[in-house]
Amino acid sequence: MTTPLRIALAGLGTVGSGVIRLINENGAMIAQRAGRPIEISAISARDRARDRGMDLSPYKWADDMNDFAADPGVDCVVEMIGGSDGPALDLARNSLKSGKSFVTANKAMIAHHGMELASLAEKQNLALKYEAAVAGGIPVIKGLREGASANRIERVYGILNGTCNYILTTMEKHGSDFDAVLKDAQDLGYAEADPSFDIDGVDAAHKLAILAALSFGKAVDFDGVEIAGIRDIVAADIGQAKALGYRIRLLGMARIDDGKLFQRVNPYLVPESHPLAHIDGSTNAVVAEGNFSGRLMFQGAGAGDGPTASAIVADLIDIARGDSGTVFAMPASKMAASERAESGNRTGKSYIRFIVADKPGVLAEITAAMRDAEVSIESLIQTEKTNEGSVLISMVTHQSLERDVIQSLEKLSDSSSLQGAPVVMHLLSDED
Ligand SMILES: NC(=O)C1=CN([C@@H]2O[C@H](COP(=O)(O)OP(=O)(O)OC[C@H]3O[C@@H](n4cnc5c(N)ncnc54)[C@H](O)[C@@H]3O)[C@@H](O)[C@H]2O)C=CC1
Ligand SMILES: N[C@@H](CC=O)C(=O)O
Ligand code: NA
Repeated sequence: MTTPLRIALAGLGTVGSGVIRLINENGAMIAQRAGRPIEISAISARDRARDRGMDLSPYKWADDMNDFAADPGVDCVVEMIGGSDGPALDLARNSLKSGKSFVTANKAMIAHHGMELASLAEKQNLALKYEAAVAGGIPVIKGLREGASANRIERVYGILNGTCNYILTTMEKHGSDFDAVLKDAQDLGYAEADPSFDIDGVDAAHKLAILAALSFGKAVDFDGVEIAGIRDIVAADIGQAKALGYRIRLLGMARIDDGKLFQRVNPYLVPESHPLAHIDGSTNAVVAEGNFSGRLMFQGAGAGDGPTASAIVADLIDIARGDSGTVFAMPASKMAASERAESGNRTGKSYIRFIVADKPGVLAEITAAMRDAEVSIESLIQTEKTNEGSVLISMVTHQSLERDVIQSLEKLSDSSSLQGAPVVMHLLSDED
């Protein structure tokens, strides 16, 4: 009789419930593939009484999930609570210190504490796995940690947040209102408990920092990610981008620039000819460029119960098969901190959109600020009246230093003509 891998589940929301459903439905096949069964031995969540639409009576309930760490009947703890610190981090530390392997869907925790937890796991040759944390069901952690591990990765980028992609593409296709689509994304289980993490780009930044560490062998550096989200994007921006032959996508972008680490999350104008322009809904896509593999693109469902559960249970199968040890693509002790590259030194075209008071001279004021900062305008796409009687002005710059674009906007920061901060998006090119 083979010994099962005995797991304890912390968190029974979208992801936790999905894991139970998957193990119940595919358990027999998984046992064959893993060489032994995966057995749920204990569960815990905040609210025991909540109806989760499934029978939880076969599983031992723990009011305090930290009991898992000391439970001799548990081999591996699975964390599906969320939050970079607090109970999730305590559980991770306690479990690893108690010799349990650990699986998590928590990108915030890995982005902030991944190096500490990886060292803790590696010192004891325990597994710490987080496939669900990046791009949901897409096996991108496995792809980079194992499949592409012979390559020097030149850059890694992609669509890393299902909620934002769902919002942008629904607005694009149906002209829907931002807040209504966000509500749909929440109802569908895509959004984080605090959806500002999604729409302000923080969730994508968590994932990007993890991908960069895996790809470049540098310590995870979440604080080094420049972050902008999609909160200020309006339907007119999507329309203007379309008129230019682009689609707006929130991208995470990481690369090594002259030996320094560049990491950015920002809405980009993606050319319609680029595969990322055709990634719709909550789908995620990650592109990694290896020096021998060439361009690899991983695509699939980035959020939701089924895809995320699929990633968690794949990690459990690996653990049942005996995979442990290196958490990223090289031992954590060898992953040095990287210097950060300055985005101001980068060159490219930018889309800039202003909302201004409808009065004479405003356009001249904007173009003068850009001229003074040596940013030349390739096209002034359109000016149109908003419902509030203001005017929306959008333009695309010629190739410019990003520092100069920022300087031009700083020159306008005290202008009484501007209503709100301008929106800046980069046009994606091969040089990004
Ligand atoms: N929903 C999705 O599509 C994806 C979610 N994730 C990650 O998975 C994790 C869980 O996400 P969801 O299942 O969507 O969240 P959820 O909000 O649906 O479920 C969270 C669960 O954790 C429990 N919980 C929260 N705080 C707790 C505490 N202090 N003590 C005990 N239990 C607590 C709640 O009772 C609930 O059962 C998060 O880290 C999230 O970022 C990762 C990939 C995709
Ligand atoms: N909130 C996240 C869920 C998966 O990580 C997203 O929308 O992508
Ligand atoms: Na994944």
